[in-house]
Amino acid sequence: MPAPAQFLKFVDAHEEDFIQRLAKAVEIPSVSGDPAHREDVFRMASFLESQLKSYGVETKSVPLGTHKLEGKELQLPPAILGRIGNDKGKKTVLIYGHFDVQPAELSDGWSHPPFKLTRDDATGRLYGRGSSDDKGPVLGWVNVLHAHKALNIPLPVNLRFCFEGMEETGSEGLDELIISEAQKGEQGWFGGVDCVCISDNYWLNTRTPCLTYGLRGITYFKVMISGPAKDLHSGVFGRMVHEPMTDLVLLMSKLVDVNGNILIPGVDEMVQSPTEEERALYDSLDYSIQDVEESAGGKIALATDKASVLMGRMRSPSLSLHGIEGAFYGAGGKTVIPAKVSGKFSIRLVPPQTPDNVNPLVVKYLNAEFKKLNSKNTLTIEELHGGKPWVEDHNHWNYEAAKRATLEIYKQTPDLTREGGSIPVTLTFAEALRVNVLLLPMGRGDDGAHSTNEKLDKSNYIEGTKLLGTYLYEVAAGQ
Ligand SMILES: C[C@H](N)C(=O)N[C@@H](Cc1c[nH]cn1)C(=O)O
Ligand SMILES: [Zn+2]
Ligand SMILES: [Zn+2]
Repeated sequence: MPAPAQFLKFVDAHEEDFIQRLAKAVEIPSVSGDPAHREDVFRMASFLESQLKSYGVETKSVPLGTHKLEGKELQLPPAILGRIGNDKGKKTVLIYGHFDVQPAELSDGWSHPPFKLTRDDATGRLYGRGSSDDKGPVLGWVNVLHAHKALNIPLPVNLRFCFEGMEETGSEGLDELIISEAQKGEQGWFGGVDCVCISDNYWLNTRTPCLTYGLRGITYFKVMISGPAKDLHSGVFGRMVHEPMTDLVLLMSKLVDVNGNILIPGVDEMVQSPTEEERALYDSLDYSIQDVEESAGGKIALATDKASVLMGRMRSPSLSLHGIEGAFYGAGGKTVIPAKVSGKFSIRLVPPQTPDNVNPLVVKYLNAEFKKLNSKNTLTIEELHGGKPWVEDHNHWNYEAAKRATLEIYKQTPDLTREGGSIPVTLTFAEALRVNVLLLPMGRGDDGAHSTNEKLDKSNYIEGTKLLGTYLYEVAAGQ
């Protein structure tokens, strides 16, 4: 059942309103990983809740307790639950999304202030942190509600919402809420849910919409090396003492090689090699080495054939080094020996890997390699956060509905992809509610999520809003 023409027309006619809505959201710097922005994450929760309420959604702001971040005890942002429609004759769809964002500073290399939506009318791009990940898609659902309320047409399905403000920092507290709501059955906020839809990833390229049936998990580590009681003068102490930064760089260099092979014994080995049949699946996707190099902004692909490059992201684990806290990074040439430095790295996980079976291998290896350095400094290992990988059955009516919706809006058959990123609670929804979960992305592969100059193309925002609405009509139409 295609969406009514008046809905599609309304979306086109109200693109300015929808862009203004996105502009308001981008202006709230809801960075979950920075204690200084915690109030902003709360502000963003209130903004979203009021938007939902104004279109007739019954909402509940659920406190999730406290947690420790950067040594500070902080209140976790609330989860925003919502429901609209309770017609037993209709299917019930649960929508998940997140309203927190990754950090962003103009000094990172942004061309425009990251927390101001900047339009480039020549290219149709809407720049700003969170435009694609994940404020644009979340507001896409709000736009669908707005259109139905304004047109006074009933939604084709009952909707339930679960929006969180900690996705970029490990989704703390949300698993427990989902499990406890699921246990309440019909009485809970997720009672009667038939399927889940998440719009929080990206097309593989810039031209072909996709449906996503897998996500990598993640395990995130902070390794701290300390020794001196304070920063030291390298002219005074150089070659007299063990230097924490030297130890850390040596240790981090033992984690991964230049070709992306993970050097921690047992980690890569946990994953089965692909069959020829599986390789062919990756070969059939609309992708090229040029796509990865264009979206990365450099000719740096690890392989020359597209199947290998795609498998690197979709069905292999990867280890990335993210940063060193405590190191000197300012302008000029400060001759300092930093007293305490912390290296941050994460491993993206694929089945059968989980933080539980990978973390002991990482800790054992780090300790053994540090011992080999014979340093008198001290190593401390912290596991910051983690999430399991997820793979879904894409031969399901939920995916069929999304496929028909994509054909209607984009006149294209969507690619079927596995995403290299992680959304920790996806598997929790699948296991706790025992229903099919679909990832239906709005943005393109070159949106630059987590990067500088993150953007969402206006056409993806507007056609994406139509896609989300049309998907609901196709779910209602059934198999
Ligand atoms: C795919 C999703 N939009 C996303 O960006 N997820 C993050 C989740 C995360 C985990 N640790 C920190 N953030 C990601 O994959 O990095
Ligand atoms: Zn996201
Ligand atoms: Zn993200």
